Amino acid sequence: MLVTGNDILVPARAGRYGVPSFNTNNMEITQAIIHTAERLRSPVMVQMSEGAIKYGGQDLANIVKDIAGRATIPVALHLDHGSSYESALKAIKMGFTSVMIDASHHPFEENVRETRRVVEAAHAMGISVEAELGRLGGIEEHIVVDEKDAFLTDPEEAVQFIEQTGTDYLAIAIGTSHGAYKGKGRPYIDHARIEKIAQLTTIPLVAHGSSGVPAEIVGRFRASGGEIGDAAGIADEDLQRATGHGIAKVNVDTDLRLASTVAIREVLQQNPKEFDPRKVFGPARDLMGQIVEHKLRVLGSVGKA
Ligand SMILES: O=C(COP(=O)(O)O)NO
Ligand code: NA
Ligand SMILES: [Zn+2]
Repeated sequence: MLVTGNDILVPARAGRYGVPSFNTNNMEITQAIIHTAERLRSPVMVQMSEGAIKYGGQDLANIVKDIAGRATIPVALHLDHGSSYESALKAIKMGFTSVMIDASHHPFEENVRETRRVVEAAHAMGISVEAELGRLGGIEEHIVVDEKDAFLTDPEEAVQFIEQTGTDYLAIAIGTSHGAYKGKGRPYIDHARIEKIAQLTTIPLVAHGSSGVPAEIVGRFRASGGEIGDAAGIADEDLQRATGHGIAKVNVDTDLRLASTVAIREVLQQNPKEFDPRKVFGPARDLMGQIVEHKLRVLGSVGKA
């Protein structure tokens, strides 16, 4: 059933498990996410970026809402990285049940103002809100302290921000970053910072940039003709530790992008005569389902629905 982000994330924080929020751009990705979560009796969030809305529009949103609505597990449709008040309201009009307003690149006061505007409007319509404080960016362990503090989330500021905005959940900068190249080798996750923020707050916390970029998938990507540098993602143990301390929503996009592309490359390379799209997109759906299953197990949401 289609529910709000709070319906999924408040129990997750209380239960000290994480729920993945996967980006979608088409039917097969959406099916891999929701059907796998249903099979494992796990809540799940499906998110669309503004780019996905540009690419698939109401057609794609309706596919997500229809599959979610018929599923026997709780599913939220979330706007990922909403860049403005208008964008957030447009998503709500499209039927999204959770929206992010990402004003983290603005100074604190402006981030508060932007976020509060969205919170007031979204709450009036029963929709949950995600905001962000601190700026995502990989950190290397050699970074000197003040530089690190420059963009990782300050625990005291997080308390103020939550009080002044009323946001339902908060994305915090803790060392993760978007994409396949999260920093040289395994990203350094500032667990002390997560634990401090978790002690001072009660709302669900969000980790962006949480693809694991599994070496096996990267190897298959190269072997099937793909070109990729020394990609690396967040370690499963880091995710598991973080979900024990307030992290309830875990954003994953790159892992599904890599898996779908690997499957498609392998099919086309191994079957040059193939031109039935079902024989190309079907295996992509299957491999993405394996990635979804792994993440659900790592985050501990299996059986929670
Ligand atoms: O944070 C993400 C996705 O991060 P990844 O690139 O690590 O999948 N989306 O908002
Ligand atoms: Na988001
Ligand atoms: Zn993100």
